[in-house]
Amino acid sequence: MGHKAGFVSIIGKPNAGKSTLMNALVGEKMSIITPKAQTTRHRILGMVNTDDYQVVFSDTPGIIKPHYALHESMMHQVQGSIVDADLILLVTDINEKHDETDVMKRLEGSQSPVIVLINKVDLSDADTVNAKVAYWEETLQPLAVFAISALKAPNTEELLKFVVSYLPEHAAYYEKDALTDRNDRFFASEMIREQIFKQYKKEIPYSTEVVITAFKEEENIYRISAEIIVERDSQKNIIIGQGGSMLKIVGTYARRSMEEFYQKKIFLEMFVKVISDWRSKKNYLKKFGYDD
Ligand SMILES: Nc1nc2c(ncn2[C@@H]2O[C@H](COP(=O)(O)OP(=O)(O)OP(=O)(O)O)[C@@H](O)[C@H]2O)c(=O)[nH]1
Repeated sequence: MGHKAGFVSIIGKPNAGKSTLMNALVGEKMSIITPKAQTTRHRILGMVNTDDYQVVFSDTPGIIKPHYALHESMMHQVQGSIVDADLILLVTDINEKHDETDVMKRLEGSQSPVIVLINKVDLSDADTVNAKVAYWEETLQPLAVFAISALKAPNTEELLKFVVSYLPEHAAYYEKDALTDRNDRFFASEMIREQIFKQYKKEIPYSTEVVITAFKEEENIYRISAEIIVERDSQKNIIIGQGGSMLKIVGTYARRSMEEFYQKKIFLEMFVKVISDWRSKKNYLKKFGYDD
């Protein structure tokens, strides 16, 4: 048997557990995870390499109806990832109450085989799981339906084996020691964004973008400067907090994540900038990397 390689797209509604699964599969924290929906904005690749195969997983933004140009770009990334996929992992929350028509619509016209992963079974019971398995087998006629807990017991070995068995024989697409297609700057901005999602309520996380303006690698320390972009002055005040208290919290936690991720000391400075309605402006979206 020759070397196998292929692209596997992880898709599903916001908050279903796509990023949690991707990180479990890759064994590294590639994607930020927060309890809020729509955390993932970019398609992120994460690779699993052995001598015999290379699986290129693609974590995608949760499928929603677009309200902003930003959402449109996010949904283009999902669509691109579905088209490119050798295999699709559809992640669905066992306790999903809303319907999944938006997800099903995205799959229309796709030729790629689908595996359904019913996630968060740790929050459910056997009867519900069995009923959901039956529902998905009938609705999509997928290759398989797995009931998993990406958080508690991802059982990645069994899933990985199954995934690899459906991949074509192909040479590796990326270097065999690569873990992701993203660079250090990208992860730095994601670690700040993760804290913004965790520390602020309501619209703030969704109105915020993070841009790394400097990333200097010195022998013992990385010096990172970032701009936190918001849409209005009132949001700028909330981000900063009384006497800078909130920004300090964000900076402290983000710095700790970075120190663990890069295994370096980190100096982090952040500035808050207002760009009104950036989420609806194509030129800014392009500048922030949402042009695919
Ligand atoms: N109990 C439980 N919680 C889970 C499980 N998997 C994920 N979660 C939680 O669900 C929330 C969302 O997880 P994510 O992995 O960020 O979900 P996502 O699908 O990537 O979300 P978006 O970025 O919004 O598309 C987080 O709080 C996770 O800890 C699971 O198996 N069990």
